[in-house]
Amino acid sequence: MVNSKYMIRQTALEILVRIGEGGGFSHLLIDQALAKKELSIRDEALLTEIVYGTIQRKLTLDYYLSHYLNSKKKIEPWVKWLLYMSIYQKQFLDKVPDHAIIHESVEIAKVKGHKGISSLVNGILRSIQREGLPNVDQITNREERLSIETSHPLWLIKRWVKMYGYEVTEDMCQINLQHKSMSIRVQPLRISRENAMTQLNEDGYEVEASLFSSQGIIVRKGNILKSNLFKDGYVTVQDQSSMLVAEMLDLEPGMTVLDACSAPGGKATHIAEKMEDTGVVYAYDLHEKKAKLVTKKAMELNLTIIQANQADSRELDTYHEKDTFDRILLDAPCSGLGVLRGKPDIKYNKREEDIDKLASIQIKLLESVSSLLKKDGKIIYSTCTVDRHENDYVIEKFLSEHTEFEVDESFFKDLPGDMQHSIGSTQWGLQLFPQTYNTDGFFLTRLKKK
Ligand SMILES: C[S@@+](CC[C@H](N)C(=O)[O-])C[C@H]1O[C@@H](n2cnc3c(N)ncnc32)[C@H](O)[C@@H]1O
Repeated sequence: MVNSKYMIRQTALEILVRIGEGGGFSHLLIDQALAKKELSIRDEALLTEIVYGTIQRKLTLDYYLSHYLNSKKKIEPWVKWLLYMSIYQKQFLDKVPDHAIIHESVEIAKVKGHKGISSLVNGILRSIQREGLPNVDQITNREERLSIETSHPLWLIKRWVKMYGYEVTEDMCQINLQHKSMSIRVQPLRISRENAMTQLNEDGYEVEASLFSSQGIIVRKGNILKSNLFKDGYVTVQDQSSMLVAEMLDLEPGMTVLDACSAPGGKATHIAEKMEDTGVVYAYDLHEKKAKLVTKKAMELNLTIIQANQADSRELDTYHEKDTFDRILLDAPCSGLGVLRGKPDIKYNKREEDIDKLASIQIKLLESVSSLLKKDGKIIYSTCTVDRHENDYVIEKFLSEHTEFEVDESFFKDLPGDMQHSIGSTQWGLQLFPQTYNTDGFFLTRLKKK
């Protein structure tokens, strides 16, 4: 009989190879694998840990492996992934004994390959067990060392150091390797935050109120996806930083609101909740399939005022008159460099030149949707990235060419806690770094039409 740990490692390897071939994102592939297999909570956790951890630390693992692998020797990609994930378990997971890692990796190599490959895997893992792994401290250049130690590409480290300095960059890289608690938002028309927290406490969850939103709860312990509150649409999963958007949009019931880039609907549904489900939220997304997700989410949360449709929001003036909306949200498509903890693949797939292309799309979107805003109306521009070229500089450029808009000066005062004084606060808006409040990296600002 195949033992469950062997099966977990075999599945982890299959997922890693697919990711390596560009065949999918880690979070989606893990979700698919978990949905297909009946695994215990511990096995689910081990599978997730091995896949995420190996992807998250890929550059570090490659550095370690390169000391034991003759660079001229050609090995198949799956063998490399098997070695990466074995070294990851040895170095970063306390509870897995070395002999179990070696034994199972060699078994997988035997079944998937041939005797030569299993001998190579055995030889390398036993040498590492005997001699240990090389120390990254011997890399003298500090940016190169940070790149290897925290597994972020060197171009990204250099870019961040230039924008924010070495210390902020180092903190960001380190936190990107750490666990982040999940956060949820209550649907306040169905349950209060207080009642939801009481119920979750009674069911054994450890929870805490969020500073970011009166609807937000941080889940310190327990799998919320298995709770009845989640299954029945009383709460939804959302990062705390994203919750700030609807909180800061200054909404009232009865308003006419545009969410120009809305899928899968996290913020559109929050907006509808803040409006007590009266008024109208026009929610668009470039992709038909994704626009349908917004409708689905609204139904799950029992919200009725969201009209979700496919559209290119650079051309919304063909659907809506000028001066139509009281509030607009532009949660723009971006490089996603603020969400590397949940989506580690992004750091290896993004290219520096992608950022300029994205910035020009962001400006076009902002120019197009802003023309639909009423006088005295407000617009929030947000992204889940930490790059100035997609954030501050987009706002700076837009305002320099559209003098009828300005940064709403009360935006900063309306921010919760001491956020207006946090390190990412600039004259253009608020850059939340993942390390500041242990959230995703996120940018938002509020503009007013004079
Ligand atoms: C950051 S995501 C939005 C997340 C969403 N606001 C939420 O909270 O769930 C950006 C979305 O913009 C969409 N998008 C990209 N280009 C667009 C365009 N030109 N017009 C409309 N939507 C676009 C993408 O398909 C993606 O779903």
